[in-house]
Amino acid sequence: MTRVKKSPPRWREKSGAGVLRAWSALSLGLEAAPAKLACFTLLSLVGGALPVLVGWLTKLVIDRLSERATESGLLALGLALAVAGILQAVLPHAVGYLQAEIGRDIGVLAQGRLFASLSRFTGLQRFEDPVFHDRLRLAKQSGRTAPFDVVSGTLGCLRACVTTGGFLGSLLALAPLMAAAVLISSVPVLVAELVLSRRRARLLWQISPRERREFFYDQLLSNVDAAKEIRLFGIGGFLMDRLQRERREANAATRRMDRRELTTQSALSLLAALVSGAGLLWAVISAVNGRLTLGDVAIFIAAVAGVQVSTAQFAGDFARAHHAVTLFTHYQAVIDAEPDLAQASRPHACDPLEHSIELRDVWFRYADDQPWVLEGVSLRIPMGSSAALVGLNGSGKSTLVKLLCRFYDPTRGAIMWDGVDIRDMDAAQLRHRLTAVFQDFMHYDLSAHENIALGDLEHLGDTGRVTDAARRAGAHETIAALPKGYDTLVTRMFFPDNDNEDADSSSGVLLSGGQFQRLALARGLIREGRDFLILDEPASGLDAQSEHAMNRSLQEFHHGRTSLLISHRLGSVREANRIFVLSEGRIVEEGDHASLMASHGVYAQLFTLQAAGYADELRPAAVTLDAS
Ligand SMILES: Nc1ncnc2c1ncn2[C@@H]1O[C@H](COP(=O)(O)OP(=O)(O)OP(=O)(O)O)[C@@H](O)[C@H]1O
Repeated sequence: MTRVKKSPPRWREKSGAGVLRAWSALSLGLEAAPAKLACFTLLSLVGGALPVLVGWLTKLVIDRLSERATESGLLALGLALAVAGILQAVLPHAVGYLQAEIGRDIGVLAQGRLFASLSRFTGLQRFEDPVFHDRLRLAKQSGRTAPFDVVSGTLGCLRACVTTGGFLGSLLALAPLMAAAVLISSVPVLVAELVLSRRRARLLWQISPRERREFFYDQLLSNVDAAKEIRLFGIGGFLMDRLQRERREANAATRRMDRRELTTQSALSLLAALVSGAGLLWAVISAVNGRLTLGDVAIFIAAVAGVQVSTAQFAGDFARAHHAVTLFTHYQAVIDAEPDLAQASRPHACDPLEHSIELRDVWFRYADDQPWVLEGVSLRIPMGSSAALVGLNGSGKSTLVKLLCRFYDPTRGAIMWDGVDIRDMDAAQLRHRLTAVFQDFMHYDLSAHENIALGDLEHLGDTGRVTDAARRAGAHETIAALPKGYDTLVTRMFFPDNDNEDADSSSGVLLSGGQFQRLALARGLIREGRDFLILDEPASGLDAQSEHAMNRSLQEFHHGRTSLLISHRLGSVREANRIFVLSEGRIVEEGDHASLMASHGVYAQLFTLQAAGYADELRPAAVTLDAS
């Protein structure tokens, strides 16, 4: 079976890619709101022509007034001027409304595309990559704004071209030299805006690690889970200093950019003012000499100002579109990124397990520059048997679980499902055959029912199934006693019905750590009929009585199922058909409880140590009992 080789993400710019990206951004806009965009285009072009029309109408009115023309002609001109003025006043509001509408439509489409593309990353590696996080943050931002900025920037340029063209024509007729001077003075504006926009986009990318760290401290300082330690250890000030340091550093970088913009733009505005001042002087002298009429002077002044304003607008819009296209790189990069796990070109079906799951000489490290976590692990779990994995902290147990769920692929070696390498299977199909409870389980800010049913969405409304899973996990009594039973929100983060201000906020409750762990277990157990059950420390937060009850319930549930249990509490693994002892990434012992105890190895030492801890406490009690 051939596999498509996974390649590193393409973060670098390719030459000519800008035009393609601009087109992608434009097509996203066209797809999201074609009719609104058509209206927006029309209104933008009318908006571009209006200043020229108003300029000419003003000139005609002034000329007629100075010629003392008939009242009816003047009235028509005045009326036209009034209509153009009204349009000029109203258009920006209509354009603004359309702009917001188009922005909203593009936002929804871009967000959907972005998150759909994230689901192509079936593993976890991308989410642990800081560069990817920066890219994703900018992709979310640019996906929402860039397509519209490209569209509106392009239309802005078009509108500015219409205005500039109209006024330049007027200037050419009156003073060709002045037209050339105004045009030439606008070239540096355009170049400067382009350079600045490129720098602005680069700056955003450069400060993104700082902003990510700032976000981290920000979340930490406002997170209820962190609040206990922050208050107890008095580290709020320390964290706030770090938060502010990141902000100050980011601000320093943006300030440098702002200053550069300030000096460049001020110098260019000065140049524009000098050109228009010289033009004004020439126009006044020409009017005094009788070479220009009063109307000519009026249209001249309007034309010089109009050309300068619209070329500056052109430069600004062009820079905005250019900046948006540059930022859109991040959106496009996330959308186009290769899947993080190798994908078989013709995946092998993941059939129900018939024989065994097997790790063959599996080596794994999280990245090339990281140490090995697993160093040649080989183990076999026959179908229908219960296996257990024990080992010290950091020996690689949870890593092995993540490999079994195919969140990562082994660096070397293979994991076989009935003799088929799981890399040759579709990851989603494989996961459909598994169920798992992770050591770092999730707690969803939803109802108790949903917290369990999320384990098997096909049965979201199946109350009986949810209750059964809760019973097996020992969570039923707790949930049933909640104010609204299974419908109780197990969070204080959201009010019921979200936006309903009158909702009774007291109906959301928080559970204890152990109770949340039972919900997580129920979420894993609701996935009935799966071929392989993985439990990574499912009882770490339970009291002794609950753990005992859960062990018994799980033993019943395990019976005849293929399962892997990881636990530091060796009392709960002793019933497993086969126990594997993992030490520093290697399986150092395996066998059932009795044989491992008889071999007096690592397992026996650990078990004896744990048992002795309890026995020491029990002995005096036993003596006391005997004595009585
Ligand atoms: N996402 C990760 N990126 C890099 N290193 C990791 C990652 N997750 C775990 N590690 C490293 O892998 C090693 C094994 O971790 P793992 O969580 O598999 O151990 P464990 O046996 O489950 O430990 P514990 O008993 O404490 O749960 C550790 O040294 C840890 O630092």
